[in-house]
Amino acid sequence: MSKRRITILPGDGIGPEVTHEARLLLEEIAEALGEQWTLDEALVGGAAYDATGSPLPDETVALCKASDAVLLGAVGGPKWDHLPGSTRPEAGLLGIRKQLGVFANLRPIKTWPGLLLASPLKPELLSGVDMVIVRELTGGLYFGQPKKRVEDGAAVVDTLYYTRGEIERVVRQAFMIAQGRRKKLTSVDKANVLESSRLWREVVNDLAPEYPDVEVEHILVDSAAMQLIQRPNQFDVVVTENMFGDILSDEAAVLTGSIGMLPSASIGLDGPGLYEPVHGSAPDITGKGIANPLASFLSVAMLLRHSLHLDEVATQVEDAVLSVIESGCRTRDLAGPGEEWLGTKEISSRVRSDVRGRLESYGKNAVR
Ligand SMILES: NC(=O)C1=CN([C@@H]2O[C@H](COP(=O)(O)OP(=O)(O)OC[C@H]3O[C@@H](n4cnc5c(N)ncnc54)[C@H](O)[C@@H]3O)[C@@H](O)[C@H]2O)C=CC1
Ligand SMILES: CC(C)CC(=O)C(=O)O
Ligand SMILES: [Mg+2]
Repeated sequence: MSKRRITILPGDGIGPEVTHEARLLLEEIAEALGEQWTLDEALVGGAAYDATGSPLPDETVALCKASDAVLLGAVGGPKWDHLPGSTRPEAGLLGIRKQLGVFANLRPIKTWPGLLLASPLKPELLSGVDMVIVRELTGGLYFGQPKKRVEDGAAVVDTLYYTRGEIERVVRQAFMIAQGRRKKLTSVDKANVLESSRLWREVVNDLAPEYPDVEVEHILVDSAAMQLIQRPNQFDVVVTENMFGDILSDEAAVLTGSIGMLPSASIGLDGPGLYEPVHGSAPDITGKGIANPLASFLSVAMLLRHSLHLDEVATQVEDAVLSVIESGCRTRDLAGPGEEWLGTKEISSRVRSDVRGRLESYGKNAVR
C-alpha cells in the first residue's frame, strides 16, 4: 500500500473554506484507491502570524519539505495589511515557494464550453482557448534585495534581480512543456525598457536551438496584455518573469469565466510540488459559503498528476469538474443574472460524488 504524505496549508480568508473541500476530495480518492494517505495541516500567512508571530513558522517548512506535495489555500487580508513587509501573510507564501525551490509556476488557462457566457468577452473569441502560463516564481521583483524605504521614508526601492541560471531553468521548463503541446512558446518581457528583460530574451534565444521543434516568439508585456483579450487563441505556452506572470494570469482568468476556476502547480527540480488556486483570500466573500472551490479541485488534479503520478485519477477529477459544469451547476461567481447557483459545499459535494462514481466504475487496479 502506498503511503503518501500531503501537507495542506489552508491560510486565510476563503483559503480554509476551499482547502476543506479539497481535503474531502483527497480523502475520497485515497479511499477509492484503497490507500491510506497522511493529510497534515499547518499554519501559513495571517493565521500563522496570529498564532506564532511568524507568517511561516519553521514547523510548517519542515512538514512541507517532508511531504510528497503541498496544497495551499490563500493568504492575506485587511487584518494584516498594516504589518511590515517581512511579517505580512504574503511573506509566508513567498517564503514557502522559496524554501521549496518551486521556481516554475504552471497556470493552465482553458476555456470551458459551458462557461463561455460566464466571461464578459465574446464567446467566439473564447472557444478553444488552451494555454499555459509558465511564471518564474522564486526570483525577480518579489524577492530582489534591497527592498525598502530610503531617504527617511521619502523614497523607496524594490529590486528586480535575476541570474542567468534562474532564467534558464524556467525557460527550459517552458520549452519542454511546449514540446508536449502545440510547440509554440511565447516569451513575454519588457526588453525595450528593462535590462532584466534583455537578459531574459537573450536566454530564450540562446536556448531555442536546443528545442528546434518549438516555434519561439517574443512579445512585450503591454502588448501581451492586449493580445490575451484580443486573440487568446494564438497562445500555447507563455513564459514570463514573476510579476508579469502574476498579473497576466489574473487577466487570463477572465477568459475562463472566473478566477475561481484557475489552478496552479509550482514545481522545482526535485522535492514536493506546491499546488494552489490562482486566486487570493477573497475577503469580500469570506465566511459566506459562496467561494468557488473548483480552482482548488483542479489544483488537486495537478497535484495528483505532477507529484503523485496518478495521471488517470487526475483526469477523472478534471472530467468530473467538466461534467458538473456541463450539467449546468454554477457557483455565484459563474452565474449570470437570475441564474441559480450553488454554495461552496453543494458544488463540492456534486463534484466529489461524480469523482466517486468514476473511480468506482474505473476499478481499483486500473487507476494506479
Ligand atoms: N495566492 C495567494 O495567497 C494570494 C493572495 N492574495 C491576497 O488576497 C487578498 C485579496 O486580494 P484580491 O486582490 O482581492 O484578490 P482575490 O483573488 O482574493 O479576489 C479578487 C476577486 O475575485 C473573487 N474571487 C477570488 N477567488 C474566488 C473564488 N474562489 N470564488 C469566487 N470568487 C472569488 C473575490 O471575491 C474578489 O472579488 C490580499 O490580501 C492579497 O494579498 C492575492 C492573490 C493571491
Ligand atoms: C503574494 C502574491 C505574490 C500572490 C499572488 O498574487 C500570486 O501568486 O498570484
Ligand atoms: Mg496573483
